[in-house]
Amino acid sequence: MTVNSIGVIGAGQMGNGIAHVMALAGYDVVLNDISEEALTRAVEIIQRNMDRQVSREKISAETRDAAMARIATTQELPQVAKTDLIIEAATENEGIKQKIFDSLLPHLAEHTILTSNTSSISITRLASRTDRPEKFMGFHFMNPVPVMQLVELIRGIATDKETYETCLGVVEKLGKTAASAEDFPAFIVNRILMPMINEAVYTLYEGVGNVNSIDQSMKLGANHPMGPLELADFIGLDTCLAIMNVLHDGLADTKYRPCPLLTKYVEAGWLGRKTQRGFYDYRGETPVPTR
Ligand SMILES: CC(=O)CC(=O)SCCNC(=O)CCNC(=O)[C@H](O)C(C)(C)COP(=O)(O)OP(=O)(O)OC[C@H]1O[C@@H](n2cnc3c(N)ncnc32)[C@H](O)[C@@H]1OP(=O)(O)O
Ligand SMILES: NC(=O)C1=CN([C@@H]2O[C@H](COP(=O)(O)OP(=O)(O)OC[C@H]3O[C@@H](n4cnc5c(N)ncnc54)[C@H](OP(=O)(O)O)[C@@H]3O)[C@@H](O)[C@H]2O)C=CC1
Repeated sequence: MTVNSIGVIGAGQMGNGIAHVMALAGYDVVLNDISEEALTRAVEIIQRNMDRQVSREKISAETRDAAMARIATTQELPQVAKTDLIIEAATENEGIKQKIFDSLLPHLAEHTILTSNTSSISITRLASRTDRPEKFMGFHFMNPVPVMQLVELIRGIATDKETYETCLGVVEKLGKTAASAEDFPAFIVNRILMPMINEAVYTLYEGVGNVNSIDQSMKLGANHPMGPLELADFIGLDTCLAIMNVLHDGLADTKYRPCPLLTKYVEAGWLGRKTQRGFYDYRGETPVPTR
């Protein structure tokens, strides 16, 4: 199937990155969010990130302008429904995602492929509640989307070959690399990454190290580009906790229990960079550890 237009639902950090790379690859993009403010902010961020790409001579000013012109925004879900491929990138909460798919269904074009950028939730379960489980799959980008090379492609039990091949073709057009993952909780990247982040929070909780020493240890001692607590703040602590809960519930193994300190940060609304406070406080000029 030929894909010309992409619908992106949720204009947070992932949604704006997905819209960015899709528009640069030549797709017409319809970006949706419930919040007008989120849409305005997303377009500003995309513009800023493309401006930086122009200033570093990664793309030309003409390419940027053409890509920006291909991005439309809307708060109306039915306007997304006629695109060829929809990528749902709203908050990591099954109830929210479920409601979005329920609202989309009556308006969908027959040929439209539905996908979710979920970090962890069962693709088979999300698909089973739609009218097209064979045209449904996981399309999982990594953060920051314009920079990270990988996209995990996850087939639900019913996903057909054409849907998979169409999504693979889109990944290739983006110049990214696809990894195929089976549909089990948190797939590949987060099955491995998130327990490490959770363990870093336990290390902090138990006083084995403080925020600085834990992050420095993993940056300088294991050559990770970001320390695990810095990375958790970057991903969003609400998202990290949601993924740990999916692993814990889905695999029924206590080794995945979320650290109580992670829960406490989320309960405080300290979600990381997006709320300006998490394991670091970002409100000043340089990030300051909160423990
Ligand atoms: C939770 C999930 O479901 C799955 C996930 O996504 S897990 C998270 C996966 N992501 C990671 O692990 C990221 C780990 N961190 C890194 O790789 C790096 O720190 C980083 C790429 C984010 C930044 O790299 P850096 O060298 O420290 O910074 P910097 O030199 O400023 O940036 C490198 C490039 O990325 C670009 N960049 C950085 N952050 C960006 C952002 N948020 N959006 C767009 N571009 C960005 C910069 O413009 C720069 O581009 P050029 O090469 O053209 O100059
Ligand atoms: N953060 C990461 O590193 C990664 C995240 N993901 C996944 O991507 C998805 C989005 O994550 P991320 O971008 O970080 O989250 P954010 O919190 O940055 O953004 C989520 C956006 O979705 C919006 N939203 C909530 N409900 C709806 C709805 N009903 N309709 C439309 N938009 C809605 C939110 O609006 P409001 O703020 O008003 O609630 C917000 O703007 C999640 O499934 C996450 O697991 C995947 C890979 C990496």
